[in-house]
Amino acid sequence: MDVLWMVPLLLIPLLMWTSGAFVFYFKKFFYVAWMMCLALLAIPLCILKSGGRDVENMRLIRSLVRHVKYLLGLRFEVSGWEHLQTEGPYVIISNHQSSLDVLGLMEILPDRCTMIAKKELIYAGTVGLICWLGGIVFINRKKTSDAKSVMADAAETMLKDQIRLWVFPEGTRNQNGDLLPFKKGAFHLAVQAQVPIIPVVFSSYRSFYLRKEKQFKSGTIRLKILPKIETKGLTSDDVSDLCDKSFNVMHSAFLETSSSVPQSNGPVSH
Ligand SMILES: CCCCCCCC/C=C\CCCCCCCC(=O)SCCNC(=O)CCNC(=O)[C@H](O)C(C)(C)COP(=O)(O)OP(=O)(O)OC[C@H]1O[C@@H](n2cnc3c(N)ncnc32)[C@H](O)[C@@H]1OP(=O)(O)O
Ligand SMILES: CCCCCCCCCCCCCCCC(=O)OC[C@@H](O)COP(=O)(O)O
Repeated sequence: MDVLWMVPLLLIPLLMWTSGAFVFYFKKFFYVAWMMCLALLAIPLCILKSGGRDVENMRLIRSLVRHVKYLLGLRFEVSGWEHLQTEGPYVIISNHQSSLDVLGLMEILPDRCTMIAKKELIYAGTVGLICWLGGIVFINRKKTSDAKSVMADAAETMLKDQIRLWVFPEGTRNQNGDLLPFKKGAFHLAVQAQVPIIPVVFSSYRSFYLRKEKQFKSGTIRLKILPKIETKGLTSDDVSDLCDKSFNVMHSAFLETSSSVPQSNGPVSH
């Protein structure tokens, strides 16, 4: 019997496993597939509970997503909880590194809080439907005028229905080890609704997750909730300053939290 041909066949997965690429693809695939299954479970529950699109569905979604971090070997260290103890509507802004941000978001998501997202997300199968049921506001990033009017409507809805909104002011995912310049939408939104902004910073994922290098190890993410920034009395003329001010506090918090993230898997190779 010639079984020698099996040696390379076994060697390939073994090499992939040890190189980390196998783990990377496995964890990514598992994450997407598991979220799709959870969403499938959540759809009927949301419909039974609230009959359709409703921000209250986020409570259920939040509780269903909480365990996913353990499955991927991720830990969150949250600081600044007291800054979320603000009554009424506000705008949360945070940096955006990867779809894994959803896990951190669900870790601290306050009640009656939903998100602003690109409209393409609605086509993400069961996850898209759960985003719609959770009251996510979809914008077309390619048509600024449309996005602006959707966000102006959102400012009114926030006040009328006492809703909080989470916006990623970088406007796209970014893993370059720094923050991208902020788009203005989140700040117009907060000024139009005259509600405070609460900045939240996720520490860099680079110590455990590298997309290009195909590396996805266990790791710890620091989530820092920063003091609120008031917008009472501000007008659209103040938006640029508000944007710069928010960027500066988040930028220094990002550099600070990212420089000291504890490693769980030995030394990191750069
Ligand atoms: C149990 C189930 C389990 C299943 C799993 C469940 C998981 C699901 C649950 C939950 C997941 C949720 C995850 C969501 C994640 C999604 C993330 C994303 O999709 S990130 C991409 C989209 N987000 C953004 O893009 C927002 C930020 N962008 C903006 O706010 C932009 O400003 C935007 C789009 C409105 C316009 O973008 P511009 O590229 O044109 O750039 P600009 O410079 O900001 O604006 C141009 C001019 O318009 C003015 N402007 C902007 N907004 C305005 C406004 N609202 N009113 C008036 N003027 C405005 C500005 O001041 C600027 O003018 P001057 O240069 O200053 O003169
Ligand atoms: C049939 C279609 C299959 C699609 C499977 C999607 C399942 C994903 C599960 C994870 C759910 C998390 C959703 C997070 C959304 C997200 O983080 O989107 C990225 C965009 O903000 C930025 O995109 P871009 O600016 O285009 O890089």
